[in-house]
Amino acid sequence: MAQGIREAKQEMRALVRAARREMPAAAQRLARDRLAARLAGLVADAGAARVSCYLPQPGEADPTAFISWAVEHGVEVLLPVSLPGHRLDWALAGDAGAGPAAAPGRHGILEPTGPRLGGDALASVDLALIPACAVDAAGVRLGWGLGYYDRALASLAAAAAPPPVFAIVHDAELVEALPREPHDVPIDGVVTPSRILRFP
Ligand SMILES: Nc1nc2c(c(=O)[nH]1)N(C=O)[C@@H](CNc1ccc(C(=O)N[C@@H](CCC(=O)O)C(=O)O)cc1)CN2
Ligand SMILES: Nc1ncnc2c1ncn2[C@@H]1O[C@H](COP(=O)(O)OP(=O)(O)OP(=O)(O)O)[C@@H](O)[C@H]1O
Repeated sequence: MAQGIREAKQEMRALVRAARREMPAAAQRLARDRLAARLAGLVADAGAARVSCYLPQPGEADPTAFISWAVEHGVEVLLPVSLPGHRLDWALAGDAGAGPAAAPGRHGILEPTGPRLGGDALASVDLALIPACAVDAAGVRLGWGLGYYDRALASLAAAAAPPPVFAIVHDAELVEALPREPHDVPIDGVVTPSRILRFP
């Protein structure tokens, strides 16, 4: 049973990986700009002064236009740093002092170079915006299988007042149903270039 779920997850990851590779650059840019508008609206509605987000891998839903908007408008943005043991640390966007604001980290993904805030910093945001491979209509999130965000969300759920968690994905990555294991933490909503969906 558990083996069947693992295989189903791997199949979905392969489908999304392939679709991301096929996505034309112009469509990526359009999605990035539409995401920025949606995310800015969500942050304004939530009155969030501090959020988490991420620097994208190629093909992934691209929140960089949103991050620029947020930093310009005084919204603090925490970005993930991958640690050994598939744990996350956090640092502020645009807080690298005199050096470059970001440099490639553990998985070749750009990471912020400013002071590290510690793994618990995620609990200090007003709204957690996180990457995903896919999300389903019931709020199940699929990642890339290393458990970085499963772990981070599990410890977030134990915080005194955990913030709402929204994943950011391309429209085609919001699917009807995903395989789920007990450790998969349900999320509160999803943001795509064309919509914001809140789960009950
Ligand atoms: N932009 C971004 N940063 C992130 C994550 C993420 O999903 N996206 N993470 C989330 O955990 C953590 C890093 N974990 C990662 C785990 C697996 C792969 C990886 O190689 N993924 C795919 C390729 C993705 C693609 O083609 O779009 C793979 O398995 O081949 C990357 C990062 C922290 N930072
Ligand atoms: N709370 C947790 N503590 C420790 N290990 C965990 C926890 N949650 C998940 N894991 C482990 O992380 C691995 C990846 O799980 P899964 O395949 O569900 O990842 P995922 O949904 O792709 O999520 P992520 O985005 O976090 O990588 C599994 O081996 C799982 O046992």
